[in-house]
Amino acid sequence: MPVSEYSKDSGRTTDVQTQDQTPFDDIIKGHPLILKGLSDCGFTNASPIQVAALPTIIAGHDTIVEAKNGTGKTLTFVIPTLMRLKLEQVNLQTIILAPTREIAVQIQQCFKKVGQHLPELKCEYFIGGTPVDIDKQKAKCCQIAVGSPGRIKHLINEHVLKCSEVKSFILDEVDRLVTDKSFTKDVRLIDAKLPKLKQTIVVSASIDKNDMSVFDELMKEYIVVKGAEEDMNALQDPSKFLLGIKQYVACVKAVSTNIILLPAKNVRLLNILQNLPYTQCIIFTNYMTRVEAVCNMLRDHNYKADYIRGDQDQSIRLELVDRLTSFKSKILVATDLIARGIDSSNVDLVINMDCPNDWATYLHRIGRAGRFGNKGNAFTILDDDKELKMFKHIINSIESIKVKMLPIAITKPILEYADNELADLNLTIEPEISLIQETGNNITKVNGNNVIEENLTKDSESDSNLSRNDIESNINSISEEYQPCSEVKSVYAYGVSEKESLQRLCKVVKETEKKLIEGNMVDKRLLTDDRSFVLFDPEPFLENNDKYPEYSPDDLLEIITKYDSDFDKYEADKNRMLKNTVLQTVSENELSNSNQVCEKNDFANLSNITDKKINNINTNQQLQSQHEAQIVCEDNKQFVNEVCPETNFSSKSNKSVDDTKIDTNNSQRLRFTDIYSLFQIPDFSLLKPAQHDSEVAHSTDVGESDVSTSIISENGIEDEELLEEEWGSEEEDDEEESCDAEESCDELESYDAEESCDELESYDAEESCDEQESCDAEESCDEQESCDAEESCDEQESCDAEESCDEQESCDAEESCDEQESCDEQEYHVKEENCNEEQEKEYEEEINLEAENKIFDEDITNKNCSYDGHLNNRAIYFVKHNDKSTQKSICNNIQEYNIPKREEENIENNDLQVVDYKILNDWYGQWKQQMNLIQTFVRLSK
Ligand SMILES: Nc1ncnc2c1ncn2[C@@H]1O[C@H](COP(=O)(O)OP(=O)(O)OP(=O)(O)O)[C@@H](O)[C@H]1O
Repeated sequence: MPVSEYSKDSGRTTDVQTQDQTPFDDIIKGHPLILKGLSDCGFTNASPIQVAALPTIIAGHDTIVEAKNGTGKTLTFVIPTLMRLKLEQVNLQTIILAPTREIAVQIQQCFKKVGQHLPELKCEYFIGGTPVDIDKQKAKCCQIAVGSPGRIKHLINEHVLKCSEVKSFILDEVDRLVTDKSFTKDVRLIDAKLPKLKQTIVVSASIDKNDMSVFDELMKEYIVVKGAEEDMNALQDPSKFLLGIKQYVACVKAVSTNIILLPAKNVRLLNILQNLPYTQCIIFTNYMTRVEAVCNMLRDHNYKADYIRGDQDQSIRLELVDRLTSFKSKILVATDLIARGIDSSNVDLVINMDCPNDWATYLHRIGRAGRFGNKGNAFTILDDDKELKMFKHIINSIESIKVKMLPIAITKPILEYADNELADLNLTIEPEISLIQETGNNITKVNGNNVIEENLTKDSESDSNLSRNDIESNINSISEEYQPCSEVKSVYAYGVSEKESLQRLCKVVKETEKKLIEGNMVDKRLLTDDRSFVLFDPEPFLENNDKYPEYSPDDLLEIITKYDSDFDKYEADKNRMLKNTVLQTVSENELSNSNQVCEKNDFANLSNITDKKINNINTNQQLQSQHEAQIVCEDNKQFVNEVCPETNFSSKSNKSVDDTKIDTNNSQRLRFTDIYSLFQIPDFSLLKPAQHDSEVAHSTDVGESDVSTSIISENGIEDEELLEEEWGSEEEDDEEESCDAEESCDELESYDAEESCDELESYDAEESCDEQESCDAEESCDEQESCDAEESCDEQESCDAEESCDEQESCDAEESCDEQESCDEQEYHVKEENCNEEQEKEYEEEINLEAENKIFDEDITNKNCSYDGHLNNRAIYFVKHNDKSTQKSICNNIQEYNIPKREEENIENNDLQVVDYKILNDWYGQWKQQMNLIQTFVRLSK
């Protein structure tokens, strides 16, 4: 049994030292076995918070325990729980909730250690990402259950964990549990199932005054026990920051995209690591996708580094935490997954690669160093503009602290800098931020998300039934972190990677929508039409504006918001697209023609089936160009019918299906069409499917490539209850990553991502199923009707089914056929029969462009790159960056087509991108899951 690293050391800060030493024997009477356990663990003297909290808790009071990170809060509830345990009874007596699985496991380990001399002790953890069956076995004989809210709730609902004898209910990291919406409902639900007569203990290092009302719900009368008395300031309010942690900010020059920012931050990171002695280091980033990139970068520089994030297998996650706590890994790159609770006594350096999303996250992150009075250093690497402002804003909202600025050039070991050699960070908040905070106009600054660059106010006129003033006043009334507003019309994410951007988008949209719905703020059309995302790369336009004067940011925004500003056209395009979703089963000479019309439900299963089918098709044929790319499906009819099982596809076609040839490009097209039909993205209708070969299309390096990504989508929402239930079920399984996307992800990564999709990524199908089942049990009949058990077990299926319904409602099969007949073979898009002159003109332009693009395509197809279409005459192009000469010639081509040419050096920086539609499709699949839920709610609400 490892002895506490801290047991014999007196050189610790007063955060953990009492004036007179207080041995545990003085506090704990009549429990020799527990005392023996404590002593074996090296716990002899109680820390200040233990001295303060233990008597109160042992006396049975409901208690709020608030003390700095790493000061020993865990023992404040572990010891009393063990003391009051009726060991002779095997029933459940205590439930402990924690917001992450890793914390839950750590708490359980603490119980095991301290209670090592209590042979009858049965303490188990119950967390998502592990088989429920095993949990059910464990639950049969369990006195203390520690777990994440989702799994605990599930087991209670299943009557596996029986609550009638529970005497104490403990919430660790309570602020997270009661403020993160993915937990609150579960926490309340669990609380409601527990006996009224019980002791409730809530614990955290970051309790916000605003959360106190929630505690009133959980506890009738309670005692608040706070931090170390030595550290009280005049207001008797203990500082939240550890005395042993020196805080620094290291700035890099602000640029408009993360693509450029990240390398600069990496340099800064290396610089810090080279100039500072440290034992163990945790590097935090807001972005789930970035942890691996940073880790690899460090490994490239011969640092021994691991990375941990929410989408890893749970066993791997636990193993990684174990490697950290057992000092096997020197550097761990992480998301906020381990920002809280994780205790590794040797961590003395924390580096934030981005501005944390809120003060609590910052506090907890840097609290991973300086455990139990240790000394440590915390660095936050920020751009010198937005991130720096955000950081100031964050820490100012806690208290006045001293943060030092690291010089741009570090000329000697950091610790050799005298205090006066380093400037203090000027913590004055510039008015801009508070202004934005007040108006809620800019979601970026509100949530500190630097991926989502900004929202657009200029096209905020909406076609909503609500006036803009109404909306604004509604919005201003929301005083929460995410401030949804009608101005959040367009969010474009770029830099980092497609996946990350998308995750972030998902989070922000999800959060925004939730707020909108919860606050009953908007009519549906705001949600449906006011939000747009565009797939494109804005970097050259934004970054090198002087070089590309023809693309001003305004110009760019106009591109993005075109459909927002012209609602009628948007509607028309949307309808046209929905009705005429094109499945191009092209033959060699008909690449650009829209040959067949398929209803939206035809595409419902495309993603999965097409992929499977394509794999079955001759995968050995690595075809080099679209002309060579014909793979004749042996039984095309069967294939098509398999692809579109819901409709008799062949009967809708004006040509014989037997004549249809399926090629790899077509496969791409199927996916592509699938994507835009799923997301109803008008602008995708202007994007011509990629004409690249399969190798390019399935390039695997895209995951790490930096690319700008946005999407146009539309939705409508209602039915708050069901919505929350569904989302809750997605989130519960990986609650911690909701910070990623993700909370930043946000949204989206720091909801974790971030969150956002982080939860989806780590989303456990089994858990989801269980969750849904329990949802069914809990929810009303209406909801149950809508949540068919079978559907809910397979979310994808559920989505497909829902879509099919939607489609059937909105699309008439006969109409589709008519439209198909009216198609001109030369047309790029299937046009509606009754298109007016203006549309025709536009349409001709498209055809012309198409002709140009075709030549262009042919050019680039042979050069191993892809041109993905045009948007308002602007190119969408993604080019594989494996061959410099190819890139050069592509750039020349790009110039010929009046598309801004990129600088050669930028190409080397992976500036040109590959979009892998398969990967995109997967991400969009996740997006789709959420969107479909929303659509279902809308349908239900009608
Ligand atoms: N009385 C004690 N004597 C020696 N070591 C202790 C004592 N109490 C706690 N510790 C050690 O201090 C470290 C931090 O404790 P703990 O994890 O409970 O802190 P915490 O306040 O819950 O931190 P966080 O807020 O970050 O979760 C642990 O390694 C624990 O073993």
